[in-house]
Amino acid sequence: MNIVMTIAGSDSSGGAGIQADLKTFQELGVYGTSAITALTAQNTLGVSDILAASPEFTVAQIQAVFEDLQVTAVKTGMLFSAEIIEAVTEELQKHSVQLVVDPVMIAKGGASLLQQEAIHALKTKLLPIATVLTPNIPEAEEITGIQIETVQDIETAAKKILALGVQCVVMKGGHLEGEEAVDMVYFADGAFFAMSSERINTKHTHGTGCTFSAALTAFLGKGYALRDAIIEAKHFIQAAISHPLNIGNGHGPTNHFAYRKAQVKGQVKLH
Ligand SMILES: Nc1ncnc2c1ncn2[C@@H]1O[C@H](COP(=O)(O)OP(=O)(O)OP(=O)(O)O)[C@@H](O)[C@H]1O
Ligand SMILES: Cc1ncc(CO)c(N)n1
Repeated sequence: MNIVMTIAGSDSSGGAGIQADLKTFQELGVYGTSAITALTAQNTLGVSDILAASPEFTVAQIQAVFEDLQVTAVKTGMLFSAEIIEAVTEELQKHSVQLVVDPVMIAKGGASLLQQEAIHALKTKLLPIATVLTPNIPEAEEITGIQIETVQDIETAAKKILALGVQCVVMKGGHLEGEEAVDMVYFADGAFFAMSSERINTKHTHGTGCTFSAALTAFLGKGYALRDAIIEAKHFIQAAISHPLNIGNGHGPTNHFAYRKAQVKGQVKLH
């Protein structure tokens, strides 16, 4: 059995965070484990409260799992504070795992899921040990200090992120305009490709980033090569966004069930 882990915050409404990750793992046939960094009281309209775990308790969860189970791939989502980032990094350094870092910063409703002073720890501690970073455009801007408006800006920012020590960066284009949702993928060895899919006109995009990075982690856990895992994760999120569940009064969740039933072949074009 392939065992993977998510280190992230809980979303009480089930569309993002730990819940989205575990649903995605289940759908992709890997065994999901978790370390919860924070509880959020949240629904499709926004976040109303946050209760963070201590760094020590976050690490205790990771240790309990690793002592007993052979985890091969890990993702991080909401990490909330510099102290949690530092503790998680120190613990993960002890293990040989593929690490997907989704640098979650702000929820769709505007709530801050990462304290401003934690960005430095993210850049200097966690990124150097990451296999792949999956920022959206505002997150890439925050990490690099570059205002991203053009494709050239995306490339400049990606190179700046690779210089921090991460092996690969997926610059997610969900926040850009255009008929296609384009993600650009840069590797430390200079390799590059872009993936595009039809942009779905929907407000139900709660947890898209969590779901994409969880799918990527699941495929890595199943032994896919990094490039193939990224492409298949894009198929997973495209299916999940294309078949909305239409629940909630705000930004509803994506549909984690869709991938196994949907015709995903040909939905993602490579450039
Ligand atoms: N409307 C859409 N149609 C098709 N694909 C989309 C759409 N919105 C986002 N995506 C895709 O979903 C994935 C996640 O991208 P996005 O930029 O939305 O992440 P995010 O902002 O981190 O999400 P989150 O809201 O969870 O923080 C990317 O592969 C992106 O291209
Ligand atoms: C717990 C949590 N993690 C991540 C996100 C980002 O989508 C969210 N809204 N909530």
